[in-house]
Amino acid sequence: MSMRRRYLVTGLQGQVVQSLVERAAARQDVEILAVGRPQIDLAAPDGIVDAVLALKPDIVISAAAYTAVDQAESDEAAALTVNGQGPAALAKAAAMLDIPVLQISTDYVFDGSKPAPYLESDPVAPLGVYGRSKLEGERAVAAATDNHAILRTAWVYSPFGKNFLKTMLKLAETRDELNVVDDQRGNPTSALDIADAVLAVASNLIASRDAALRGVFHMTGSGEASWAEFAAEIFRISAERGGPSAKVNPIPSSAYPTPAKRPANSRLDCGKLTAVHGVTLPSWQASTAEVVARMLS
Ligand SMILES: NC(=O)C1=CN([C@@H]2O[C@H](COP(=O)(O)OP(=O)(O)OC[C@H]3O[C@@H](n4cnc5c(N)ncnc54)[C@H](OP(=O)(O)O)[C@@H]3O)[C@@H](O)[C@H]2O)C=CC1
Ligand SMILES: Cc1cn([C@H]2C[C@H](O)[C@@H](COP(=O)(O)OP(=O)(O)O[C@H]3O[C@@H](C)C(=O)[C@@H](O)[C@H]3O)O2)c(=O)[nH]c1=O
Ligand SMILES: [Mg+2]
Repeated sequence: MSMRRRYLVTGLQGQVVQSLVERAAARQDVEILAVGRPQIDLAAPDGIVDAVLALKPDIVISAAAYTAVDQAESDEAAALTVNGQGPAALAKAAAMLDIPVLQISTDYVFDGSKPAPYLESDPVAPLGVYGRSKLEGERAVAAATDNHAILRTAWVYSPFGKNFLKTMLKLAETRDELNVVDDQRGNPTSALDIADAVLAVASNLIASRDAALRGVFHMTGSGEASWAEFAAEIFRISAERGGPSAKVNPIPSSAYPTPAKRPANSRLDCGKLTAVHGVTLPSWQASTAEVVARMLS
């Protein structure tokens, strides 16, 4: 008889949780329990421990978050509760159940001043409220249990939820040209690739108590781009398939004012994830082509 593992993932409609549901549907060995509001409300952390204990999962994947980067600047208390205290409660419950917890985190914990891709050992210094709140989440999870992996990803896009790729395609329906910042560089990452990587890391954590499998790991798509380059590639693929496209005018961040400051360099070095977990995500161009094709079909 095969054992079906139960993976609790927080959130319902989010990009990563939806991608996990889709990827795990093809497998017999994993059942995704997507749990969101009202069962688990990260803004009301008091009820979280009991909710997790009642579900008795084999692992907790903390994917839900307050992800509105600009809105967080004027909503700090909510962002800190959802991204800090929420994961703290999830990790506390995981510790009580003696199961691993996998925390999804972000490139925005860095200030972007490093002239090379960031390593897990590099100092963190978030520029805004969102990054600071996600860093609180990392620290709270690590403080609650050693049995954790913190997976920092970045620039997530997918057929689900709200993201830059979908915004670009939507804007191109009514616009011939778009101004897009060209002085922020990062690693565009498909949530579907994140789901595959998360499933691999989760099974490694369930299979082994080895401390080397635990800690912080960077986990992004392979290759790098500026937002303007990412947009141009989205439109190149879309146009090739008869979908919407626009001319991309590269602009400096100073010409696109936003409440939150973003890191100029968001690139993450993912060598540790490859070395320790045997996981490498596909190139962002290959995955962008897949997601654009799916959006147009
Ligand atoms: N998006 C990105 O570019 C990046 C994301 N990350 C991190 O990756 C993770 C997944 O992000 P992504 O899938 O894009 O997120 P989305 O923005 O697509 O979705 C957010 C999810 O969080 C849930 N959520 C928000 N507030 C609460 C709350 N109070 N209680 C319970 N659930 C709540 C939403 O619930 P509902 O389903 O009910 O709407 C939704 O499922 C997050 O931890 C994020 O910080 C890291 C780097 C980049
Ligand atoms: C829509 C638009 C955006 N931009 C810029 C603004 C910003 O610098 C960049 C991306 O816009 P977004 O609003 O998608 O960026 P943002 O919400 O900051 O994306 C971030 O989300 C959080 C959750 C993360 O963890 C990060 O890794 C990152 O993905 O593009 C333009 O230059 N032109 C445009 O027309
Ligand atoms: Mg956004």
